[in-house]
Amino acid sequence: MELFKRKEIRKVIGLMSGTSVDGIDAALVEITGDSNDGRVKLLEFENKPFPEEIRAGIFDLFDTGHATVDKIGYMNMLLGELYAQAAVSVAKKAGIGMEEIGCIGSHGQTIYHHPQICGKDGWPVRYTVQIGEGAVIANRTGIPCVSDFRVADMAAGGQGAPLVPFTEYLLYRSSSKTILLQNIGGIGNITVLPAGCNAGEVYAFDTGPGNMIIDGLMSRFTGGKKKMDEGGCIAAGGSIDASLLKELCSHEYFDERPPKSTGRELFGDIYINQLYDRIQASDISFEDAMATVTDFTAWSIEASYQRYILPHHLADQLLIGGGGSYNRVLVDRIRKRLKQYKVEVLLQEDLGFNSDAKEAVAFALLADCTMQGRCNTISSVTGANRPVVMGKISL
Ligand SMILES: Nc1ncnc2c1ncn2[C@@H]1O[C@H](COP(=O)(O)OP(=O)(O)OP(=O)(O)O)[C@@H](O)[C@H]1O
Ligand SMILES: CC(=O)N[C@H]1[C@@H]2OC[C@@H](O2)[C@@H](O)[C@@H]1O[C@H](C)C(=O)O
Repeated sequence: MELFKRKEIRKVIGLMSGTSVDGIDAALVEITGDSNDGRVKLLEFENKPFPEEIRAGIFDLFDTGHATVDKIGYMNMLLGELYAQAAVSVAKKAGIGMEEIGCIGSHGQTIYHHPQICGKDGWPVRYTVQIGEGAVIANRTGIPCVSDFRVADMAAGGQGAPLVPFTEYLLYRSSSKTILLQNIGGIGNITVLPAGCNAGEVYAFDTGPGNMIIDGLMSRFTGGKKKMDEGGCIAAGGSIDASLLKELCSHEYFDERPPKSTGRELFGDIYINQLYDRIQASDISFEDAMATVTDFTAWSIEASYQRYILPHHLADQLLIGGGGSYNRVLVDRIRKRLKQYKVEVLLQEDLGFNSDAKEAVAFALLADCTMQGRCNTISSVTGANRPVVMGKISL
């Protein structure tokens, strides 16, 4: 099925705002030839931080007690406006007119993700909610917009996440090396590209919290003044509290086998508030707490490798992307923990890629597939019963 006639060279904009709610990433890419052969060039990238009141409004929607229908409806349209502005702005920065853009792929903002089958009222369903209205983006920019990707995979029995591995398979696979791609955003997720793999051999899953707990504790300890541990500076001044670390590592999510995905529902405010109370009650210092939760993220990556990957594949390289790659202490802890397995740890930048742009580039590529009516999922990754064409097109 071909929905739109494919031009040989297409300029596409990808938009992403992730679980850390730091802002909107916009990537303008040029795709040449078949979207399945991976010729993608990043022309421009821009990050637009969310205005503080909008960030707070999004956080409000993570709390199911506060997320009323009127607030969700309002934020859906408002985010559509902000995404449209981000698309226009990245094209302007690149010096490219909107009329040259073939389509926009917009992930939207996840406000709820429930990948497990839930049997409420006897109906076995999974559900996931991404907002940021595609119709608004298409209307303001005059460009077709593909949005709301995840539900199509869920409709086919999948987790609706992670979706980026499809594009990682296209862009990073190697005939001689087994490569692991570790994204450290709010949540951490890993993709395994075995040497010489075909698409059906790729697997991926969420490793657990990425920066979510680091950011959450920073915010609690500083009364909201600091939203992240920049460069890992606070963690660098502390020591790991072994007993707290052991408790954190006992969370049942880490015992679940892939395919699996997670989000703020497990590691969001409720979790962070309980953890903060526990830290305060046991007199663990700010610095030691930060060192411990930073190592916890590194541990979750090591445990994911040791439990679910190593039995099947010996990895040659782990490539780290996402905002967590700027936390030097975190990267250092991951390097130390993976040394025993002889896995080379590199950053996206070491290979000439942009750590921040990766997910936005992925949604440009996914949208390009949608516009051609091509399947853009790997069902072995999400656990779906078949690959599907994800995304809804607003013309
Ligand atoms: N200079 C820095 N030092 C330390 N941490 C940083 C730095 N820059 C970004 N980060 C961390 O990265 C986070 C943002 O990462 P990213 O944009 O990859 O997440 P996301 O895309 O929102 O999340 P996800 O991939 O889970 O959807 C910030 O919230 C912060 O914790
Ligand atoms: C439901 C949801 O938004 N999940 C995100 C989140 O952030 C990281 C991880 O958890 C991953 O599963 C996913 O995002 C990326 C873009 C993905 O689907 O590959």
